[in-house]
Amino acid sequence: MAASANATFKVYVDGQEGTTGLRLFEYLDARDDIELLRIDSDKRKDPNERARLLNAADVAFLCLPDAASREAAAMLDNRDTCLIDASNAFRTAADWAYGLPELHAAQRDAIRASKRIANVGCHASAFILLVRPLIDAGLLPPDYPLSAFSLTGYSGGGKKMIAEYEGDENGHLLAPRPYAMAQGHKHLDEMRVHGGLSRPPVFSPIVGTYLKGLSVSVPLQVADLAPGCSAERLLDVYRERYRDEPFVQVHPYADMDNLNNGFFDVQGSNDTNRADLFVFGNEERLCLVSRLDNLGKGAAGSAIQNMNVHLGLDETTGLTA
Ligand SMILES: NC(=O)C1=CN([C@@H]2O[C@H](COP(=O)(O)OP(=O)(O)OC[C@H]3O[C@@H](n4cnc5c(N)ncnc54)[C@H](OP(=O)(O)O)[C@@H]3O)[C@@H](O)[C@H]2O)C=CC1
Ligand SMILES: CC(=O)N[C@@H](CCC(=O)OP(=O)(O)O)C(=O)O
Repeated sequence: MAASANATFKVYVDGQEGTTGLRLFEYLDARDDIELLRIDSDKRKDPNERARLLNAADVAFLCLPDAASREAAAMLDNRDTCLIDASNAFRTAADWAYGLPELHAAQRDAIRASKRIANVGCHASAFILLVRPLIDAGLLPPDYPLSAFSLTGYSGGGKKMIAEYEGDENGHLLAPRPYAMAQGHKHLDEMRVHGGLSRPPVFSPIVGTYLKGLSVSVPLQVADLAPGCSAERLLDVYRERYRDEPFVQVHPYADMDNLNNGFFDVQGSNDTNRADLFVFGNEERLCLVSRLDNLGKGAAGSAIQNMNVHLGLDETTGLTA
């Protein structure tokens, strides 16, 4: 769909009172090319009212748990409505476009052409931005035994986890908490499929005592990489791959400006739609790091970017790089 001048688009957010839905509303409310279709708060789970608004929209965002997203997708009869789903339900489904415009050269065309766009998972998108270019460049084999850990703010867990952390009067949650240790995290499939891997990484997410901000770290042994690989070689691949990307910033080797006395600032991309990529390490061992705002590029920001791409608008409209 190409936008004509002064066009306005009808947009509905199913799940408007959740964490991602509220953030999306802030983005949308500030725009004059969007007409927001609102559901009465007491009807927000009424299937008839949701179906009416879903079918009245040019673009409908689903900011719901997986099961409710599947339910919403099944309510749609209007072939012109574009669904952008923030949940995990359709991210590896063949008939949905994966909502990461930076995935590869053809991804924007896929997002433009499809009426079903699966928005990224926050951990997964940070991981894929680091790994996929190296696989495509032949520097990492698809069966490389990758591992990754991710540090995330508690807003990643939605309303329930926010309430848990913000109501923690006894300080029981002050320490960072590793989770999904049984290797069943819901983003593993998405990481494997869109990362271009033949097997998923060993993945260790950790939730911290702060609202938002996420960084994924991927350790690599230089001796196990293709001959001639170094931090600079990997950075060259990233610079080439993301050269024209408005929302990916590749930092110089061991970027000291982002280290405070040696400590990395996991909140340094907050309130932007930017992913920041870094390579740290030495001649023997490297650590690739990708940082984003889990509610920005990891959720609501990328959902807006996908809408802009789908509608043929300037991709950066309403977003901060
Ligand atoms: N938080 C994050 O950083 C990210 C979240 N996501 C994904 O986005 C989706 C939304 O997450 P998040 O905003 O964090 O979750 P929240 O729990 O904060 O919000 C979910 C919202 O969905 C509503 N809801 C639940 N069931 C239904 C239903 N049957 N019909 C209508 N509304 C319903 C809830 O209603 P009620 O108000 O009554 O609770 C709530 O407002 C999830 O799939 C999540 O995995 C993706 C990337 C990052
Ligand atoms: C802290 C926390 O629990 N975070 C969520 C990530 C939320 C997200 O990006 O992913 P989905 O869209 O797939 O929910 C988790 O790890 O499950």
